[in-house]
Amino acid sequence: MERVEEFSSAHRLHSNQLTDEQNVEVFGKCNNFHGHGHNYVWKVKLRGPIDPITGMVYDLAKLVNEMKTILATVDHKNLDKDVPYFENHTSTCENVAIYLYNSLQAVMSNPSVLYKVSLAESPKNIFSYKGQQV
Ligand SMILES: Nc1nc2c(c(=O)[nH]1)N=C([C@H](O)[C@H](O)COP(=O)(O)OP(=O)(O)OP(=O)(O)O)CN2
Ligand SMILES: [Zn+2]
Repeated sequence: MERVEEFSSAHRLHSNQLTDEQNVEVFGKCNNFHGHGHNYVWKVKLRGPIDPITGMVYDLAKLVNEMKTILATVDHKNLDKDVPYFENHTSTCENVAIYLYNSLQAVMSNPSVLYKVSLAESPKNIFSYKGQQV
């Protein structure tokens, strides 16, 4: 099963492990000092057995509430300034997808069915994450 939510955030691609010159060289326009924004599309895919009593893999209403608690940390925020995780992680879509996956996994009542998170920062740029492959 899947659920899709959207959020808008500002960010700047900048690594504190690079010099200012190196940041411009690596990130180009995305390193502009005052940053830029995206309307992100966040897709969560769950996979698991159907409960014989409820007929559900997972209670969708519960998932929506759990996703909304994570959305509250990023929607209409500056990822680099408002979300502590990005103090030492560059706010690439890869890292935002990992942040969303790990944050959702931590609040789900049954995280074992969390299969994959996909994040689109534009219609052309989509990144997916399935959690740490152990
Ligand atoms: N590996 C990654 N590369 C880049 C990322 C990223 O998250 N991971 N992100 C960016 C910037 O966020 C940039 O803002 C991406 O937006 P943009 O280039 O405008 O998006 P499009 O590719 O859709 O724009 P077009 O110019 O229409 O192709 C850059 N790199
Ligand atoms: Zn960007």
